[in-house]
Parts: sequence; structure tokens; C-alpha cells
Amino acid sequence: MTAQVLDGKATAAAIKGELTARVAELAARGVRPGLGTLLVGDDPGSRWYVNGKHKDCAEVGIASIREDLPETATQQEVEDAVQRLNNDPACTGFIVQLPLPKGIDTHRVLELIDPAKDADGLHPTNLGRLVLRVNEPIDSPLPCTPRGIIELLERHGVELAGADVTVVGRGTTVGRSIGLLLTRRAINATVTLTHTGTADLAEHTRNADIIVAAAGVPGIITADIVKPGAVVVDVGVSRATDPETGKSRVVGDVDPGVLEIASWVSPNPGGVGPMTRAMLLSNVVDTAERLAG
Ligand SMILES: Nc1nc(=O)c2c([nH]1)NC[C@@H]1CN(c3ccc(C(=O)N[C@@H](CCC(=O)O)C(=O)O)cc3)C=[N+]21
Repeated sequence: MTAQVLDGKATAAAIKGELTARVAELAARGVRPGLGTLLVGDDPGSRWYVNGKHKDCAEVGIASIREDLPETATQQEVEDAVQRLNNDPACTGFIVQLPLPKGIDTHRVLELIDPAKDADGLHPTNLGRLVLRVNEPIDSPLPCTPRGIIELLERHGVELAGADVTVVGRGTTVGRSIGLLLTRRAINATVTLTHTGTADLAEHTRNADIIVAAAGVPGIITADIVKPGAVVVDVGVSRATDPETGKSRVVGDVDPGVLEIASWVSPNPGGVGPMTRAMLLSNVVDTAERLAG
């Protein structure tokens, strides 16, 4: 038996189609969503991600605004760029590409973002709303990768209500925030958050109906620690050099052996990555719709 594929690429394409229609409706009402990006420094990976976001925008009709600063930018210069995006009416949502260069206080930069324009959904105000509004709808941006994972599962018919979910990794963008979404009353999953201080990782993963692997440790999820028939979502983005081609490629947290025991596995690449990008676009369109009233 081999697991079925949680196809993030195809699902993201479907979502982009839906967004294109919503952007056209907004255009008819004279509103154009615009995504801003702030990139500091010249890390090729970060540049590649940011370029991809602007390509996605062009596909669905969202305007693009770019702020690119050199590696040597000061705290003040980075904060000034955030304020320009906050004040630019063409920019309905924006992201500060992470990580920022050493020496820049990331928390201070992120807290300066206008919460209503926080396309990543990682501003303390928006994360705070996620903590507080357990039972009611949330009319502010949600974190992109957690939202993308849930959308990916729901659109493949994976039952979340009553499911035991084990999350591996406590990073802010995924591990720490996904449980806040999954335990909302409207979703009703039960969540265990494991991390490097967890005494017995296997005990928690073997109990899980769904594993969300966001540790950034290549192959940490092996077949022997997965319950037969479980659903496994691979969020890891480590890089390694392919011994055959000599090229750098993405390696996930999920060992290929898991395909023989799980019911569904998200490929990596082609799983959570494209969904994250689609949810960023969704956040920008949601924000523009709220602005339009
Ligand atoms: N403010 C901020 N927001 C982010 O959302 C953010 C960030 N900073 N910094 C870096 C991480 C990483 N991230 C990815 C997004 C898409 C893919 C993606 O689409 N990957 C493709 C291709 C992977 C490949 O082959 O290189 C895939 O999975 O199929 C991957 C990783 C967003 N991040």
C-alpha cells in the first residue's frame, strides 16, 4: 500500500482560480488588492521566495509593491520601509521577509506592521485574536502556513473534528500557531505540541491520527513512529545537495518510508509550500474585501 498524495500544487492552483474571480469582483467595485514585500539583504533563497510571491500576484491580478534594502540597512531604515508600506494606500497587505539580517531587532520590526495589513498573520495583535476568539469568527489575517495546512487537509476530505493531531516543532510560524487554529470550536481537533525537550517523541507521534512535521530536521518522521493509516503533513524545509545532480534541493521532515504506512502524505516540494503562498494571496484579498466593505 502506498499513501495518497495531499496535492498542494493542484490545491493552490484551484485556490488561485477562486481568488482571481474575487479580484475581478473587487475590480468592478474600483478596488485593487496590492501585496507589498520588504526584503532586506541579498540571500538568494529569500530573493527567490519574494520573486515567487510577486509572480503569484501577477497571476491572480493583485498589484505588487516592493521594498528592497541592502544587507547593511540600519534598524531605522528597515522601520522606515515598514512605515512606507503601512501608509501606502496601494498596499492592502504586506510581509517582511524573514529572517532579517543579524543586528536587526525582528520583534520590533514586526510589531510596527499595521495589524490590518499583516499579510503573514504573525503580528502580536492578530496572534492574540487567535488566542482569544476561540468560538467566534475571526475577521483579521491568520498565519499562512497553518491556514494552508488546514485548507489542504479539508479539501482532501481529511476529518479534523475529534482527530488527535501531533505537531512536531515549536517554531512561531507553524508549530506554535497551528494548534490555535486546530483547537478552535469550528475545527475541534485535539493537539499535542512536541519539541526538542519532548521526552518521548515516538509515543506522541504513534498516537496521532494526523502528524504535522515542522521540526526542520530531515527525515525525523520515520515509518516506525507513524500509526498505520495516519495522515502526515511535511512542513520541513531543509536544503541538501543532491548527490546525483549536485544541485541544492528541499528535504522535508518525513522519511520516504512513511509512504508505505500512512494513508495520506503531503509531498515536499509540492505540498505545504504552494499552499502557504496561496494563503498569503488569500489574506491580501480578504483584507481588500474588508476595506471595500
Ligand atoms: N515573512 C515571511 N513569510 C513567510 O511565509 C516565509 C518567510 N518570511 N521566510 C521563509 C519562509 C519559507 N516559506 C516558503 C514559502 C513557499 C515555499 C514553496 O512554495 N516551495 C515550493 C518549492 C520548493 C523548492 O523546490 O525550492 C514547494 O514546496 O513546492 C517554500 C517556503 C515562506 N516563508
